[in-house]
Amino acid sequence: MSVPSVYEWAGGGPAFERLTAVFYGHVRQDPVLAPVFAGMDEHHAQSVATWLGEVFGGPADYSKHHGGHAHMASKHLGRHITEQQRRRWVALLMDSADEAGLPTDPEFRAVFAYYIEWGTRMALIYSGESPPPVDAAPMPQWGWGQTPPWQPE
Ligand code: HEM
Repeated sequence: MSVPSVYEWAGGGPAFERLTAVFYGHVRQDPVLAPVFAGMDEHHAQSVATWLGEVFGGPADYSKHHGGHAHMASKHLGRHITEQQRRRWVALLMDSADEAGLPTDPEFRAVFAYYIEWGTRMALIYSGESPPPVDAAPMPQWGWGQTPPWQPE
């Protein structure tokens, strides 16, 4: 039996769209993050859903239509994101995953959290002093790694 991609397991594009819609709803109300996203453009939630879908093995639409990794990284330049803001971003996204009905199995949530931890730390690096060149890294791709879908024999 072939193993579905993390994207398929999550529920495909609609699942990531639900996730970011819920998440940015919380962000707008959050005292730590609302000021960071005050100027967010109206397509932001959809763009981040498209990005996440591609990272987890869905269609390469962010690379094809939104400027790929270099564009994403450049959006964080000069923002000087703090550790407190990063942690709040992670916490609200994890709460939103529950609210949006993403799968709750340990394997999916481990892979999801792995990318989000890495990605938010990269966002901080790009937002800070002396970021790496935005076009020096490829589009990240996250598979199941150590924790593929598991069922007892
Ligand atoms: C895994 C972590 C993250 C991912 C996947 C991500 C993804 C993205 C993407 C794809 C964009 C560009 C959207 C577009 O194409 O227009 C973006 C922009 C942005 N990100 Fe992130 N980001 C992450 C972490 C963070 C964190 C931790 C913060 C701050 C606490 C942050 C703040 C912003 C801001 C302020 C923008 C610009 C929004 C706008 O002007 O429309 N990001 N992010």
